[in-house]
Amino acid sequence: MSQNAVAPKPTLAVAGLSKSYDKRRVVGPLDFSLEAGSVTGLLGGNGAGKTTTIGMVMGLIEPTQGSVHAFGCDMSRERYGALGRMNFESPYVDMPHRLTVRQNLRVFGMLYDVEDLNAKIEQLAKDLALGDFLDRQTGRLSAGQKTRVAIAKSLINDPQLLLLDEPTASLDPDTADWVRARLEAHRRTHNCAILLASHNMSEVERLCDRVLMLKDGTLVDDDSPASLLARYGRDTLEEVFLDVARGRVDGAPA
Ligand SMILES: Nc1ncnc2c1ncn2[C@@H]1O[C@H](COP(=O)(O)OP(=O)(O)OP(=O)(O)O)[C@@H](O)[C@H]1O
Repeated sequence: MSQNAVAPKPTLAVAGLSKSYDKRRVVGPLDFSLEAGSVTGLLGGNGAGKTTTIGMVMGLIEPTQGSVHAFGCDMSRERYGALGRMNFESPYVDMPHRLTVRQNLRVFGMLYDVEDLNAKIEQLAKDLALGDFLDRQTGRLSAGQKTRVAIAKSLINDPQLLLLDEPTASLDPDTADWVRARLEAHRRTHNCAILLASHNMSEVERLCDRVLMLKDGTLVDDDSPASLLARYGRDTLEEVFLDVARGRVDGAPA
Protein backbone atom coordinates (compact mmCIF):
# COMPACT_ATOMS: atom_id res chain seq x y z
CA MET A 1 0.00 0.00 0.00
CA SER A 2 1.38 3.47 -0.85
CA GLN A 3 1.98 5.91 1.99
CA ASN A 4 -1.05 7.97 1.01
CA ALA A 5 -3.41 5.02 0.63
CA VAL A 6 -6.24 5.05 3.16
CA ALA A 7 -6.84 1.75 4.93
CA PRO A 8 -10.35 0.44 4.21
CA LYS A 9 -12.80 0.97 7.06
CA PRO A 10 -13.64 -2.19 8.99
CA THR A 11 -17.15 -3.53 8.49
CA LEU A 12 -17.71 -3.34 12.24
CA ALA A 13 -15.81 -1.34 14.86
CA VAL A 14 -16.68 -1.66 18.54
CA ALA A 15 -14.98 0.70 21.02
CA GLY A 16 -15.27 0.81 24.80
CA LEU A 17 -18.61 -1.02 24.57
CA SER A 18 -20.13 -2.03 27.89
CA LYS A 19 -23.44 -2.97 29.44
CA SER A 20 -24.45 -2.78 33.09
CA TYR A 21 -27.68 -3.81 34.76
CA ASP A 22 -28.40 -2.21 38.14
CA LYS A 23 -24.81 -0.91 38.26
CA ARG A 24 -23.46 -4.47 37.75
CA ARG A 25 -21.31 -4.58 34.63
CA VAL A 26 -22.06 -7.72 32.61
CA VAL A 27 -20.10 -6.84 29.43
CA GLY A 28 -17.10 -4.75 28.61
CA PRO A 29 -15.45 -2.54 27.97
CA LEU A 30 -14.98 -4.31 24.62
CA ASP A 31 -12.81 -3.16 21.71
CA PHE A 32 -12.65 -5.09 18.46
CA SER A 33 -13.28 -4.71 14.76
CA LEU A 34 -14.28 -7.06 11.96
CA GLU A 35 -12.95 -6.91 8.41
CA ALA A 36 -15.06 -7.59 5.33
CA GLY A 37 -15.15 -11.29 4.44
CA SER A 38 -13.91 -12.47 7.84
CA VAL A 39 -15.60 -14.97 10.15
CA THR A 40 -15.00 -14.33 13.85
CA GLY A 41 -16.09 -16.70 16.60
CA LEU A 42 -17.35 -15.23 19.85
CA LEU A 43 -16.71 -17.84 22.52
CA GLY A 44 -17.42 -17.86 26.21
CA GLY A 45 -19.19 -19.86 28.87
CA ASN A 46 -22.82 -19.44 29.88
CA GLY A 47 -23.38 -15.86 30.96
CA ALA A 48 -20.06 -14.60 29.52
CA GLY A 49 -21.87 -11.90 27.54
CA LYS A 50 -22.13 -13.19 23.96
CA THR A 51 -25.85 -12.52 23.45
CA THR A 52 -25.61 -9.13 25.15
CA THR A 53 -22.70 -8.17 22.87
CA ILE A 54 -24.59 -9.19 19.72
CA GLY A 55 -27.71 -7.40 21.00
CA MET A 56 -25.73 -4.17 21.51
CA VAL A 57 -24.13 -4.40 18.05
CA MET A 58 -27.56 -4.81 16.45
CA GLY A 59 -29.06 -1.97 18.50
CA LEU A 60 -31.50 -4.35 20.26
CA ILE A 61 -29.86 -3.64 23.64
CA GLU A 62 -28.82 -0.11 24.56
CA PRO A 63 -25.14 0.02 25.55
CA THR A 64 -24.28 1.66 28.87
CA GLN A 65 -21.10 3.08 27.34
CA GLY A 66 -19.06 2.92 24.18
CA SER A 67 -19.71 2.99 20.46
CA VAL A 68 -20.57 0.68 17.58
CA HIS A 69 -19.78 1.70 14.00
CA ALA A 70 -21.07 -0.47 11.17
CA PHE A 71 -19.88 0.43 7.65
CA GLY A 72 -18.60 3.67 9.21
CA CYS A 73 -22.06 4.64 10.56
CA ASP A 74 -22.38 5.40 14.27
CA MET A 75 -25.16 3.00 15.30
CA SER A 76 -26.39 5.31 18.07
CA ARG A 77 -27.06 8.19 15.68
CA GLU A 78 -27.19 6.99 12.09
CA ARG A 79 -28.14 3.34 12.30
CA TYR A 80 -30.48 3.53 9.31
CA GLY A 81 -27.46 4.00 7.08
CA ALA A 82 -26.24 0.55 8.13
CA LEU A 83 -29.23 -1.59 9.14
CA GLY A 84 -30.11 -2.43 5.54
CA ARG A 85 -26.68 -4.01 5.06
CA MET A 86 -26.69 -6.11 8.22
CA ASN A 87 -28.84 -8.84 9.73
CA PHE A 88 -28.85 -11.31 12.58
CA GLU A 89 -30.11 -14.65 13.77
CA SER A 90 -30.92 -15.32 17.39
CA PRO A 91 -32.99 -18.00 19.07
CA TYR A 92 -34.17 -15.30 21.49
CA VAL A 93 -36.02 -13.31 18.85
CA ASP A 94 -39.24 -15.01 17.86
CA MET A 95 -41.22 -14.41 14.68
CA PRO A 96 -45.01 -13.96 14.80
CA HIS A 97 -46.33 -17.48 15.42
CA ARG A 98 -49.55 -17.28 13.46
CA LEU A 99 -48.00 -16.11 10.22
CA THR A 100 -46.81 -18.77 7.82
CA VAL A 101 -43.10 -19.03 7.10
CA ARG A 102 -43.66 -17.43 3.68
CA GLN A 103 -45.63 -14.54 5.23
CA ASN A 104 -42.92 -13.94 7.84
CA LEU A 105 -40.21 -13.91 5.19
CA ARG A 106 -42.33 -11.50 3.12
CA VAL A 107 -42.69 -9.13 6.10
CA PHE A 108 -38.94 -9.10 6.73
CA GLY A 109 -38.19 -8.84 3.02
CA MET A 110 -40.45 -5.78 2.76
CA LEU A 111 -38.82 -4.21 5.83
CA TYR A 112 -35.50 -4.52 4.01
CA ASP A 113 -36.97 -3.40 0.71
CA VAL A 114 -35.76 -6.57 -1.01
CA GLU A 115 -36.17 -6.48 -4.79
CA ASP A 116 -37.86 -9.42 -6.46
CA LEU A 117 -38.92 -10.74 -3.07
CA ASN A 118 -40.89 -13.79 -4.27
CA ALA A 119 -37.87 -15.10 -6.15
CA LYS A 120 -35.64 -14.40 -3.14
CA ILE A 121 -37.95 -16.39 -0.84
CA GLU A 122 -38.06 -19.29 -3.30
CA GLN A 123 -34.27 -19.31 -3.50
CA LEU A 124 -33.85 -19.27 0.30
CA ALA A 125 -36.49 -21.99 0.65
CA LYS A 126 -34.47 -24.11 -1.76
CA ASP A 127 -31.11 -23.35 -0.13
CA LEU A 128 -32.37 -24.03 3.40
CA ALA A 129 -34.86 -26.79 2.53
CA LEU A 130 -37.90 -24.89 3.79
CA GLY A 131 -40.17 -26.14 1.01
CA ASP A 132 -42.08 -28.66 3.13
CA PHE A 133 -43.23 -26.06 5.62
CA LEU A 134 -43.13 -22.74 3.73
CA ASP A 135 -46.92 -22.42 4.00
CA ARG A 136 -47.26 -23.66 7.57
CA GLN A 137 -47.68 -21.45 10.62
CA THR A 138 -44.28 -20.59 12.07
CA GLY A 139 -45.42 -21.36 15.63
CA ARG A 140 -46.10 -24.97 14.66
CA LEU A 141 -42.59 -25.81 13.52
CA SER A 142 -39.99 -27.84 15.37
CA ALA A 143 -37.02 -26.06 16.95
CA GLY A 144 -34.71 -27.07 14.09
CA GLN A 145 -37.21 -25.96 11.43
CA LYS A 146 -37.62 -22.58 13.20
CA THR A 147 -33.85 -22.19 13.25
CA ARG A 148 -33.67 -22.72 9.48
CA VAL A 149 -36.40 -20.10 9.02
CA ALA A 150 -34.47 -17.70 11.27
CA ILE A 151 -31.33 -18.25 9.18
CA ALA A 152 -33.34 -17.64 5.98
CA LYS A 153 -34.63 -14.40 7.54
CA SER A 154 -31.06 -13.38 8.39
CA LEU A 155 -29.99 -13.80 4.75
CA ILE A 156 -33.03 -12.16 3.13
CA ASN A 157 -31.30 -8.82 2.46
CA ASP A 158 -27.95 -10.32 1.34
CA PRO A 159 -26.22 -8.79 4.39
CA GLN A 160 -22.57 -7.79 4.39
CA LEU A 161 -22.50 -7.99 8.20
CA LEU A 162 -24.13 -11.02 9.78
CA LEU A 163 -24.45 -11.68 13.51
CA LEU A 164 -25.26 -15.25 14.41
CA ASP A 165 -26.11 -16.40 17.93
CA GLU A 166 -25.62 -20.18 18.07
CA PRO A 167 -27.08 -20.71 14.59
CA THR A 168 -26.81 -24.49 14.58
CA ALA A 169 -27.60 -25.23 18.24
CA SER A 170 -30.89 -27.03 17.54
CA LEU A 171 -29.93 -28.63 14.21
CA ASP A 172 -29.10 -32.29 13.67
CA PRO A 173 -25.48 -32.92 12.56
CA ASP A 174 -26.36 -33.38 8.88
CA THR A 175 -28.51 -30.25 8.69
CA ALA A 176 -25.96 -28.26 10.71
CA ASP A 177 -23.28 -29.29 8.23
CA TRP A 178 -25.09 -28.01 5.15
CA VAL A 179 -26.24 -24.86 6.95
CA ARG A 180 -22.55 -24.12 7.67
CA ALA A 181 -21.77 -24.66 3.98
CA ARG A 182 -24.59 -22.21 3.11
CA LEU A 183 -23.15 -19.61 5.49
CA GLU A 184 -19.68 -20.06 4.04
CA ALA A 185 -21.10 -19.59 0.54
CA HIS A 186 -22.85 -16.40 1.68
CA ARG A 187 -19.62 -15.06 3.14
CA ARG A 188 -17.76 -15.71 -0.13
CA THR A 189 -20.42 -14.33 -2.43
CA HIS A 190 -21.09 -11.13 -0.47
CA ASN A 191 -17.68 -10.60 1.15
CA CYS A 192 -19.70 -10.65 4.35
CA ALA A 193 -18.19 -10.19 7.82
CA ILE A 194 -19.68 -12.74 10.21
CA LEU A 195 -19.67 -12.68 14.02
CA LEU A 196 -20.61 -16.13 15.28
CA ALA A 197 -21.43 -16.91 18.92
CA SER A 198 -21.17 -20.63 19.38
CA HIS A 199 -20.61 -23.38 21.91
CA ASN A 200 -19.73 -25.79 19.12
CA MET A 201 -15.93 -25.82 18.93
CA SER A 202 -15.67 -27.91 15.78
CA GLU A 203 -18.00 -25.43 14.08
CA VAL A 204 -15.73 -22.59 15.17
CA GLU A 205 -12.64 -24.42 13.93
CA ARG A 206 -14.29 -25.01 10.58
CA LEU A 207 -15.78 -21.57 9.97
CA CYS A 208 -13.73 -19.01 11.84
CA ASP A 209 -10.45 -17.37 10.91
CA ARG A 210 -10.38 -15.61 14.26
CA VAL A 211 -11.69 -16.24 17.75
CA LEU A 212 -12.65 -13.75 20.47
CA MET A 213 -12.70 -15.34 23.92
CA LEU A 214 -15.05 -13.73 26.42
CA LYS A 215 -14.92 -14.40 30.12
CA ASP A 216 -17.12 -12.57 32.63
CA GLY A 217 -17.91 -9.99 29.96
CA THR A 218 -14.32 -9.11 29.03
CA LEU A 219 -12.12 -10.19 26.15
CA VAL A 220 -9.39 -12.49 27.44
CA ASP A 221 -8.02 -13.60 24.07
CA ASP A 222 -8.23 -12.72 20.39
CA ASP A 223 -6.39 -14.84 17.84
CA SER A 224 -6.67 -17.32 14.97
CA PRO A 225 -7.70 -20.89 15.90
CA ALA A 226 -4.27 -22.16 14.82
CA SER A 227 -2.39 -19.65 16.98
CA LEU A 228 -4.61 -20.39 19.97
CA LEU A 229 -3.89 -24.11 19.64
CA ALA A 230 -0.15 -23.43 19.37
CA ARG A 231 -0.04 -20.98 22.30
CA TYR A 232 -2.07 -23.15 24.64
CA GLY A 233 -0.28 -26.29 23.44
CA ARG A 234 -3.58 -28.00 22.70
CA ASP A 235 -4.97 -30.14 19.90
CA THR A 236 -8.52 -28.84 19.92
CA LEU A 237 -10.30 -25.55 20.57
CA GLU A 238 -12.44 -27.36 23.10
CA GLU A 239 -9.32 -27.88 25.26
CA VAL A 240 -8.37 -24.22 24.83
CA PHE A 241 -11.89 -23.22 25.82
CA LEU A 242 -11.63 -25.31 29.00
CA ASP A 243 -8.23 -23.79 29.80
CA VAL A 244 -9.68 -20.27 29.52
CA ALA A 245 -12.90 -21.13 31.38
CA ARG A 246 -10.98 -22.78 34.22
CA GLY A 247 -8.36 -20.06 34.47
CA ARG A 248 -5.32 -22.03 33.23
CA VAL A 249 -3.31 -19.08 31.97
CA ASP A 250 -0.18 -20.66 30.40
CA GLY A 251 -1.29 -19.80 26.86
CA ALA A 252 -2.88 -16.47 27.63
CA PRO A 253 -1.48 -13.45 25.78
CA ALA A 254 1.33 -11.63 27.57
N1 LIG B 1 -31.98 -8.05 31.29
C1 LIG B 1 -31.00 -8.42 32.12
N2 LIG B 1 -30.95 -8.00 33.38
C2 LIG B 1 -29.95 -8.35 34.22
N3 LIG B 1 -28.91 -9.16 33.86
C3 LIG B 1 -28.90 -9.61 32.59
C4 LIG B 1 -29.93 -9.27 31.66
N4 LIG B 1 -29.63 -9.87 30.47
C5 LIG B 1 -28.49 -10.56 30.67
N5 LIG B 1 -28.05 -10.39 31.93
C6 LIG B 1 -26.82 -10.97 32.51
O1 LIG B 1 -25.73 -10.61 31.67
C7 LIG B 1 -24.77 -11.66 31.64
C8 LIG B 1 -24.45 -12.03 30.18
O2 LIG B 1 -25.58 -12.68 29.61
P1 LIG B 1 -25.60 -13.16 28.09
O3 LIG B 1 -26.97 -13.66 27.81
O4 LIG B 1 -25.07 -12.09 27.24
O5 LIG B 1 -24.55 -14.36 28.15
P2 LIG B 1 -24.18 -15.44 27.03
O6 LIG B 1 -22.69 -15.44 26.91
O7 LIG B 1 -24.96 -15.22 25.79
O8 LIG B 1 -24.64 -16.79 27.75
P3 LIG B 1 -25.20 -18.20 27.19
O9 LIG B 1 -24.03 -18.95 26.63
O10 LIG B 1 -25.72 -18.83 28.45
O11 LIG B 1 -26.28 -17.92 26.20
C9 LIG B 1 -25.35 -12.81 32.46
O12 LIG B 1 -24.78 -12.76 33.76
C10 LIG B 1 -26.83 -12.49 32.52
O13 LIG B 1 -27.42 -13.00 33.70
